[in-house]
Amino acid sequence: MRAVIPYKKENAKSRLSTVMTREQRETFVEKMLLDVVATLNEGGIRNLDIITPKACDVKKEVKANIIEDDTDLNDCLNEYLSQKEEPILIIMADLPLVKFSHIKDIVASKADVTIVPGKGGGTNILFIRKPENFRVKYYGSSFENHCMIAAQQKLSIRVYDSFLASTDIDEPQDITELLLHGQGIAKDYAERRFGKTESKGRVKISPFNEILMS
Ligand SMILES: Nc1nc2c(ncn2[C@@H]2O[C@H](COP(=O)(O)OP(=O)(O)OP(=O)(O)O)[C@@H](O)[C@H]2O)c(=O)[nH]1
Ligand SMILES: C[C@H](OP(=O)(O)O)C(=O)O
Repeated sequence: MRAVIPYKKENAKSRLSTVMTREQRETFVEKMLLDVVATLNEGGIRNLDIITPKACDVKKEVKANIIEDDTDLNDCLNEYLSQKEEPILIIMADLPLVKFSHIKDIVASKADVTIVPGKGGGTNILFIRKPENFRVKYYGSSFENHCMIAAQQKLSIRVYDSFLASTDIDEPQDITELLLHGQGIAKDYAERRFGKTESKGRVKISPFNEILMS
């Protein structure tokens, strides 16, 4: 099997722009990528590709094969899948809460397609046993899209149920989950910029002043 991480650094995480500058978002997405790569490496996944529009945006120390492709997320992944004959794990770069135990469970799945839903209808991880004929359709209701694509091809589906693996970091409230449950360098980065506060029975982030000024 191989794992692939689609990654775009330029102006990443625009939904965090109310709490982070562009430069901070680009640094943050890089930290999250490094956490995901470390998790995969920890579990001995050595066959790792990163598909990115700009190869120079991936740090040299990242142990992965870098594929430069400036087509959009769906086009670059569909081109990638069409060339593969071994099981492929597609894992997003914004999943710093994923642990190797999740990856181990997912790749041990007997189903043809294992889907880890993301919040709000997204797809955080897809494990596809026979990728040649599978096509992805991210954005919008991609969880439903991927279930439908698998069903149309009469492939068996497993939906992997995990709070941490389903928590992608898209919006300010997601940073709260990172502060509460994270362990890696993305959490350290967030901790230098945000505190936690309680309001109306919920924990929220409270940006330190420097973020608002920089
Ligand atoms: N190769 C590639 N990866 C992408 C592209 N767009 C997003 N990604 C990656 O796909 C994953 C999910 O993307 P999003 O959650 O939409 O992240 P984002 O585009 O940085 O965030 P927003 O600007 O808030 O939509 C992340 O790993 C991104 O780095 C793209 O055009 N090409
Ligand atoms: C790429 C997209 O990510 P989201 O916008 O849901 O984080 C998806 O999962 O379809």
